[in-house]
Amino acid sequence: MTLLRVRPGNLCRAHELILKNFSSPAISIRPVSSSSPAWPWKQVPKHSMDSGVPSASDTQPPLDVLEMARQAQTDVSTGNGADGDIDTKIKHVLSSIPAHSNQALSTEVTSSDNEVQLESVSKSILDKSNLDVEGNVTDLSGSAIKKIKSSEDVSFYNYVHIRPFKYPAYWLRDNCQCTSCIRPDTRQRMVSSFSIPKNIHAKSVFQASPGQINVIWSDGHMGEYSMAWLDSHQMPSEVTHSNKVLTFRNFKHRRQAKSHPWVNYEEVMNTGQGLTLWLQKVVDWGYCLVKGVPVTPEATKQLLERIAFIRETHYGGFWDFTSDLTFKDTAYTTEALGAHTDNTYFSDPARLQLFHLLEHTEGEGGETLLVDGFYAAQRMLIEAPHNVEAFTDYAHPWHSSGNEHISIQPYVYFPVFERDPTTARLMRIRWNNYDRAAKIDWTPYMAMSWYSAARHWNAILLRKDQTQKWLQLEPGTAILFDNWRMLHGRSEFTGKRRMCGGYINNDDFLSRYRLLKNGRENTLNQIGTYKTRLSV
Ligand SMILES: C[N+](C)(C)CCCC[C@H](N)C(=O)O
Ligand SMILES: O=C(O)CCC(=O)C(=O)O
Repeated sequence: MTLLRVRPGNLCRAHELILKNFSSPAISIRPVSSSSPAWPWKQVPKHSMDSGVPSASDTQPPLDVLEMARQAQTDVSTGNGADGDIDTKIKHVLSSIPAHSNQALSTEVTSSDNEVQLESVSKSILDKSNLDVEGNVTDLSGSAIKKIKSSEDVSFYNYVHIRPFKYPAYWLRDNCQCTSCIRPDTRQRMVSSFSIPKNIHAKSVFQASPGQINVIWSDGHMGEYSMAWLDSHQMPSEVTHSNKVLTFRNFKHRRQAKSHPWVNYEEVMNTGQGLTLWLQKVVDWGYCLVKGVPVTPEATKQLLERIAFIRETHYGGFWDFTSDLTFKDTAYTTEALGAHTDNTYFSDPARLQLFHLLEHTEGEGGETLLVDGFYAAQRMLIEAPHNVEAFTDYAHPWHSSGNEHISIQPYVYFPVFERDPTTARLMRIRWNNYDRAAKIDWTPYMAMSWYSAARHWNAILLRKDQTQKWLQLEPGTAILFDNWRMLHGRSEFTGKRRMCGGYINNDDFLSRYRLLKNGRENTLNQIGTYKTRLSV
């Protein structure tokens, strides 16, 4: 019997999945009395329905999506909605679970051997042979899941042992690092990956020189691998997925800091060490001031371009702005702005943002607010972990539609907290209540959970003595901050205020940072490994 389980953290996503595919007009999942669960499968205790605050017991054990689908079918076939097309819906629900997403699928197959690849499980689930003539999903017993008999799987269980590690032969051959397999100039793979014999194996492995291992392959190729590359590419013994609600990388935070991390403009502009120190402080603290910046947009633009090219957006590239509504966004007014991250309406929000106040005359105010989102998220986790779950699991629409010919929206809904599926590590905070659009694909219960979490989050952001840092920017001092971690805002102001700055993309920032920090050789040896992927 194949069980499809959804990790506890994906509970709400499973709901959304079912809802999205079952909430057609023909099928209405109507609110039922709180004595019985709003969801056929979710035993929601009465009190949490009333109080709106999900209780700890709401973090149910892993749910069986297939069982949920079947129960939903039962629910509907008892007259709560249309029947007949429910089977199509079940097939559609299952087809919307990505075949490759291990975190959503873990299979328990009864076939004696375990040489069944995940993709074959989902294929066989959707394979016609598993649907009877009416399209009903038949019992997915082990026999229905075809065992891959081709020689294809041999090399993925045929390892090359290079003490103390082992590597699948086919994978190691496909990733040969010799100069005919990886072009030295472009660093691109030149291996004809799909002409490698399926039963490739190592005929001999030897140390060709200090720090280099060679492999004589059964296809006659002499493979070359540095020990550093082999070391950083050792594979985990299993692909595990954290069941924690949220984890954090190392980061530094000082509550209500009067002093702020800073670097000197000349050192940043003239030395690699100065530039590295600047970026390192942004990684550690979430932001860093630069003192001694010439008070011109030109010098500020050059400072930003020390990192990478500036990200173009509908606001332009390098901006020099004031409160004249040049663009239809409240940033171009004198109004106060609550703590937010920028670009929530982009699928890929800019990672870094720089501000440099060029002048502020005939008026006052316009102080800059900073809130460390990682610290705030940690507070939320300590105080109400179920609120963190609502922020990781309920994805939202966002938009920027002020300018006449613009209505920018991400290609998919994104949650406020985005975490790495393997480690549950918080990777990105997306919070701008001004630009959050109206979400429709949730139940009253889900919405109540999320708004309860949002109220909590807002309260944390407003804690002056715990999370807020206010600083008055001055001409000559620029601030660079991590827009995926730090929220920013400003107090209202009067008078003439001119600010300049720009955005840097995440990938361009991390490319620069890892090369400055680790050097090119180490960086090339660690491409795609956890050492680089999750370092910041
Ligand atoms: C370009 N500049 C930074 C001046 C203003 C951009 C407006 C930012 C927008 N409110 C957002 O949250 O993304
Ligand atoms: O004007 C400021 O100080 C900040 C403006 C702002 O928050 C933004 O542009 O997102």
